[in-house]
Amino acid sequence: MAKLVLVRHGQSLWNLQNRFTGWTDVPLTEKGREEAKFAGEVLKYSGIAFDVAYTSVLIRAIETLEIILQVLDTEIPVIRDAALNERFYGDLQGLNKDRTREIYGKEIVHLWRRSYHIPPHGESLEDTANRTVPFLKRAILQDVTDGRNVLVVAHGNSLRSIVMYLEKYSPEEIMNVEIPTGIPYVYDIDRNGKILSKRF
Ligand SMILES: O=C(O)[C@H](O)COP(=O)(O)O
Repeated sequence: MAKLVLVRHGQSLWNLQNRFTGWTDVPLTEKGREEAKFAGEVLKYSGIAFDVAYTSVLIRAIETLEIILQVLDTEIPVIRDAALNERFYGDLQGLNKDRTREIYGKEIVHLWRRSYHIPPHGESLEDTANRTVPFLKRAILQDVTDGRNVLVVAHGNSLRSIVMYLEKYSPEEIMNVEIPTGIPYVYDIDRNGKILSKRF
């Protein structure tokens, strides 16, 4: 059995400003760095010894992972891959989320943000899953089923697509899943890839 731990990056500048971010490469805020430290402390307390870490190629996730690894005081291989990037939010990137609701209406903006099939002027969650899940299977879960403890630091929607796959959620169920910043999700997974337990 090994552990798969998922962490969403700490608060970014555009999270603070309530703007659609997607692939825009914005840094963490001071609060975001504190959240990353907190995630590191929680993981240190849990005593998990990680063997490898994965993250996206976006600075908010890379920095969050660096802070966690500093707190854990460990040097492990880090694999950065664009497959773990946030969903591409297309024309919405840069727009304020409240302003977008005023312009287009609350219902459609909610569908853009949380539905599985409807693309928000960019990638739908399904499009995002079509790049995250193959990477999850061929790299991350391969490590876990080989017995390695794996830490993944990624993004709200790239992690929603991964959690949807792991938990076998339906498109309806995934609509209600929110991933908070800086809170580790810990899965115990056996050598056949079966989830034995999970805790947040
Ligand atoms: O890209 C973004 O704006 C956020 O990381 C996630 O946004 P959402 O919660 O609006 O999907």
